[in-house]
Amino acid sequence: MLDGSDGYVTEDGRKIGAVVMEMKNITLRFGGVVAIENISFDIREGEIRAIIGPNGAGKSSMLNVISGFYIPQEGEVWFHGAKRPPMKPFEVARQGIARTFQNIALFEGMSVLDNVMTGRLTHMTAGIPAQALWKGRAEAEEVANREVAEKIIDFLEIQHIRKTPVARLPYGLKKRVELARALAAEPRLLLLDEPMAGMNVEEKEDMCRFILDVNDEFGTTIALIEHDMGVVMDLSDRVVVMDYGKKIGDGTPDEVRSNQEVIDAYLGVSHD
Ligand SMILES: Nc1ncnc2c1ncn2[C@@H]1O[C@H](COP(=O)(O)OP(=O)(O)OP(=O)(O)O)[C@@H](O)[C@H]1O
Repeated sequence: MLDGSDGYVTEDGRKIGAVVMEMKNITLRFGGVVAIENISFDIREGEIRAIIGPNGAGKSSMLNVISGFYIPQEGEVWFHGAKRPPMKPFEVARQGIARTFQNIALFEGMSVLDNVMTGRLTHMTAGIPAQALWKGRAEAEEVANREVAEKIIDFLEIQHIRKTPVARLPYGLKKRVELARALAAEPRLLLLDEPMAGMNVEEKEDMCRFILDVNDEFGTTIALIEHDMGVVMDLSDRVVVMDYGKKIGDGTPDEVRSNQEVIDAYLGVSHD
């Protein structure tokens, strides 16, 4: 239940903190197509926040605005109490926002460990000149980055494939490696674009467990797009519902489940 600006307590007793991200009156157009029309919502510290809606509703566009891939024509993005100026994706990443993609975007020829290490790039301060001049510092940084990567690999139970080239992995494991790479950045906000898409029931159950564990163990705030309503209702604390670029619902899973506009636009039809 919402209890003012400091946060709220979930039904299962988890404490959700203050607002960390605020999207204010966001409008995004592609030529004549209005992908997002005047949408506002917030994300609170420690929350699992879902964005749902039919195909083409504007969900991925919204995630792309949060991660800096798209700059909206109108509206403001606030992160940790500061209005964000237009930024490049790598600058957004440096602020502590990491993401996974709808279609897996890994380096297929590289090992799992090396892919996870690329998630540490935003934390690497020693550039090539510094590495040449201060070899010790670069080595110490490399060791520290490796430790974080190995910790994440253990956490997501992919130690047995750490040396395996990604191309050789089944789909469900590739999705888990993508999650590992995003987590290696130690994000304050983790964005997941359809983390269960294309998975079988067992893979979905595993992914759900890992998402909950990440939220619980690391306290990571998570925003996710997902079409599987069972998953959304089980995982999320609050849900934003989009349709044709507009926000048609926002609230707890129970609240959106009983919202007639949401039922008519989305929940009343099958989404598999
Ligand atoms: N780069 C782009 N250029 C032009 N139009 C785009 C672009 N990206 C998205 N759109 C359009 O914006 C609208 C919203 O698309 P978006 O991909 O955000 O929806 P979505 O809810 O994520 O859909 P899905 O569930 O199918 O992934 C659609 O009409 C889409 O065609």
